[in-house]
Amino acid sequence: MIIRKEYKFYAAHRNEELADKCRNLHGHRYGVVCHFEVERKGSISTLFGDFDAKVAPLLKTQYDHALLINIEDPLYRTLVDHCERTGETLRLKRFTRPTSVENLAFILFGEITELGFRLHQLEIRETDSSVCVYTREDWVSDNRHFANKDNELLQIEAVS
Ligand SMILES: Nc1nc2c(c(=O)[nH]1)N=C([C@H](O)[C@H](O)COP(=O)(O)OP(=O)(O)OP(=O)(O)O)CN2
Repeated sequence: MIIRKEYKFYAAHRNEELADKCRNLHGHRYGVVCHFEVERKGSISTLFGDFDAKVAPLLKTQYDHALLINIEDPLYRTLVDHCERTGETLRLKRFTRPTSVENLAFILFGEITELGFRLHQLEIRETDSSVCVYTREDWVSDNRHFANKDNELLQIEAVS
C-alpha cells in the first residue's frame, strides 16, 4: 500500500555546470511528494502525522530558505569566506555535486530513508512545468553509480 504525502520548501540554488540562465543564483518553491510503502496494522497503516513529525522538520531545518550549493562550486568558497569575515551564519545545504533536481532527489531519498521510512517514489517539482519523478530503482542505481565514481576518484588520488 502507498501513502502519498506532500511537502514544500523555498530555496535558492544555481547550476554552475550549465551555460545558461540556470547558472545564475535563483530560487524555487520546491514541491516534494513522498510515496511511502506502508503495511496495514489494524484499521490504519502509518499515522499521517508520523510522517510529518519527521519529514517536515528535516525540510524546515535543512532546506527551507537555504542555499543549495555544490561544495565544488567556486561560489561556495566565497560564501565561506564571507561567513568567516563577517561572523554571519547562512543556511547552506551542501551538495558534493551540482544541485540539479536529479541530485536533490538522490540526497532527499537517502535522508528520508534514514528517518526510518520506506519510499517507493519521490516527486520533486522544481518549476511549474518541471517535475523529477524518482523511483526506488533510480536510487539504487544512483547509489551504485556514485559509489563507482567515488572509487574512481579515490584510485586517481591514490596514483597521483
Ligand atoms: N534535467 C534538468 N534540467 C534542468 C534542471 C535540472 O535540475 N535538471 N534545472 C534547471 C534550472 O534550475 C531551472 O531553474 C529550471 O529551468 P526551466 O524549467 O527551464 O525554467 P522555466 O523558467 O522555463 O520554467 P517554466 O515553469 O517552464 O516557466 C533547468 N533544467
